[in-house]
Amino acid sequence: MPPQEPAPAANGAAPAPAPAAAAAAAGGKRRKRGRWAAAAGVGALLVALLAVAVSSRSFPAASSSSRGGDCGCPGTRKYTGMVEDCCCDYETVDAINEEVLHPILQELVTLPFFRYFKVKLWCDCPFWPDDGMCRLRDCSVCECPENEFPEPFKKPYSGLSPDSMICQEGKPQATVDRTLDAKVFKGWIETDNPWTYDDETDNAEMTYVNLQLNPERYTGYTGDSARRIWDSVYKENCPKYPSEEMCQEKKALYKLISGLHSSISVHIAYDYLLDESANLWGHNLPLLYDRVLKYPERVQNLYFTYLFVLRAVTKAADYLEQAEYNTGNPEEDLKTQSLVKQLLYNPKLRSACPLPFDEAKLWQGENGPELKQEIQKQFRNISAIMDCVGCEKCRLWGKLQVLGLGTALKILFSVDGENHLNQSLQLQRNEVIALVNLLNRLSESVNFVHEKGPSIEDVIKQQSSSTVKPVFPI
Ligand SMILES: Cc1cc2nc3c(=O)[nH]c(=O)nc-3n(C[C@H](O)[C@H](O)[C@H](O)COP(=O)(O)OP(=O)(O)OC[C@H]3O[C@@H](n4cnc5c(N)ncnc54)[C@H](O)[C@@H]3O)c2cc1C
Repeated sequence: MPPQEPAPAANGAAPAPAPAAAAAAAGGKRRKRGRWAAAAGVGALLVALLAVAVSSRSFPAASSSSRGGDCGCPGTRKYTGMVEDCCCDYETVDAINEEVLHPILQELVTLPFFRYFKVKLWCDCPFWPDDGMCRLRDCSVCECPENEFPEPFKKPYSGLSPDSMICQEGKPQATVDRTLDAKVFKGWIETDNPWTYDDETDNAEMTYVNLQLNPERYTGYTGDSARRIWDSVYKENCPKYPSEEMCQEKKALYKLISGLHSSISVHIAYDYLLDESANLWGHNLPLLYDRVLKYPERVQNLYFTYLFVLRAVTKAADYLEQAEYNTGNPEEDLKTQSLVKQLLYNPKLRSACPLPFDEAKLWQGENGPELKQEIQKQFRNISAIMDCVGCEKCRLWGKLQVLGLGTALKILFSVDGENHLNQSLQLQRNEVIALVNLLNRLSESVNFVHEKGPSIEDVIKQQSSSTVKPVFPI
């Protein structure tokens, strides 16, 4: 079902501040194979200096007293209590994210297994002509040369290694019973995800991208093209704004999309081109406020999405623990395995937030199965719309994160409950890469919102009590 033409947005956020100068037009060249340096060393240093200067000039560091309000009294957090429809509160999410998940994820995504993503970047939009509106070279994706990505990634997984037969010395009775292992260890097979549109089978159009070289950040993709994508995505999940009568399941899908949208906006604000002529990158706090913080619902949906994806990861713990993280770099692969275990079985996480989201509450009504089919179809359409994103780098991250969400939905809703999970769950390598990278992106967003939110709100409060319009120092 193709999405319809977009309607005007009902609650438009303020547009982003215009960059200082016109950019070299590199947008709209979807098939271009450019390789761009992420940021020059000097530029990065300036960005860091500016970021520190900006935050110390007008935004006090997020300390317990600044979070407590003007008088320094504790306990005036804006977001408190249970995250709606989840089983974990804001305070706990912030604490476990900061102490446990964020550090583990940050390291995990730099390792070879998680840094290469297989993607078809130049797919044609099935709904309307490509109208790439990207103005910056940062819109282009830097792809990996053939010899860079891990050798084992080039071959499909083909069962247990020949070594395991040699070691049995031909005696079948000496064979360790691998029934459980064989069931749990699915390897990295080609398997369909009913929640996503892409044909996941390997083919010549797929290319590997080093995600570390292609950070999600400001690209200059904006205007009608970007607006049309978001409007179409929300329209798939009609009506755009959830109402009281909307069933829980549709509300959950809306919140997942809105939470992802918030996270993308947070990343744009986190890594923004402040001065194009000087190639100066840094935080754009007014943008963070205008697009996300000003709308509490968007912050709530970000936390919801984070907990939803976290639940999927922990639910698939047994599977993920035993999966193969082989990239041909023994040292780094061992580290990957160890970090995955730390992520899945962290005692602090398990005791503070044992069930981040309770998926068993969904699809309980008498028309549950039909509803699931309907929502699955809607999500597949959303996944297809990602091929229409007119900026290569945005498309890369859009596709990765929608696949990550589709993988979370598959883990939570495409198997028959907890007990049978290991028997029927099959994930592709790319799905696992997408899932973990999505969780990392959400974790970064939660971290940044938690860190900057209270001080930005303080500035807004102080400035709005005077007659002067709030002024941000960027
Ligand atoms: C898949 C995808 C990936 C993108 N990735 C990047 C990127 O990496 N870098 C980059 O610079 N740009 C990216 N963009 C563009 C970016 O998201 C914005 O569309 C663009 O910056 C213009 O912003 P805007 O202020 O017009 O509002 P938009 O973010 O385009 O929002 C459009 C409308 O949606 C509603 N809305 C906004 N946020 C939410 C929310 N959280 N929940 C519910 N409703 C909401 C509001 O009504 C708003 O007016 C991407 C766009 C898409 C579709």
